[in-house]
Amino acid sequence: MGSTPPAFIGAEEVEKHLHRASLLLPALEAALANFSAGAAGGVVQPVRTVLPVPRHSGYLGVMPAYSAADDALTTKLVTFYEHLKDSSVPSHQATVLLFDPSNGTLKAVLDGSVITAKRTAAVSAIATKLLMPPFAEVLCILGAGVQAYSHYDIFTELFTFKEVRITS
Ligand SMILES: NC(=O)C1=CN([C@@H]2O[C@H](COP(=O)(O)OP(=O)(O)OC[C@H]3O[C@@H](n4cnc5c(N)ncnc54)[C@H](OP(=O)(O)O)[C@@H]3O)[C@@H](O)[C@H]2O)C=CC1
Ligand SMILES: O=C(O)C1=NCCCC1
Repeated sequence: MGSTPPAFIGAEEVEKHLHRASLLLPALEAALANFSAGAAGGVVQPVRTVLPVPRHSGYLGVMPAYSAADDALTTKLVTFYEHLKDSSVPSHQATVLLFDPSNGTLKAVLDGSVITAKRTAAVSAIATKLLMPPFAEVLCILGAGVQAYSHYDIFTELFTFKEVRITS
């Protein structure tokens, strides 16, 4: 009796499920509220462990979390490296592992790079929704990499700007 191997959910499939960046907003708003509620919110999320790899100018981050509301046990593993000009390797790469919380069995391995790009931008958008002055009409983005694209996507989906300025 072999155990079922974990599902592998690649970048394309993750992208397909999150075809509009704003689809993440309800889940993230709920997660942020649960986290902010402290023990009552049922989120256990220790500070990210970051392991430096100085020989190669990189880092490995380990980001475990459990949400009682979702009964979800997961960890993200993310590497971030000094970006070499013209390198085809992204500076940030991530994988998400999803476990069965009742017995610890690994259920799924998900591409985490699309999730990282979209989640980070969506959280910025949530903060912006709450803090942006009503007269703001220019979106400024520092950098023109992965996060610049994902921030551009969700900000232009949710808000109206007269102009977008990008500097890199
Ligand atoms: N809080 C979070 O959850 C997350 C945070 N991040 C952070 O967001 C930032 C961007 O990440 P990401 O988009 O994936 O990285 P990328 O490597 O894809 O892009 C970085 C961009 O910034 C540009 N850049 C570098 N230095 C400067 C500078 N001094 N002034 C203006 N632009 C500059 C680079 O230009 P060039 O290529 O020419 O050097 C490149 O266009 C990083 O700091 C990353 O660590 C990322 C993921 C998650
Ligand atoms: O949360 C993440 O993912 C990252 N945060 C900052 C640095 C790189 C990745």
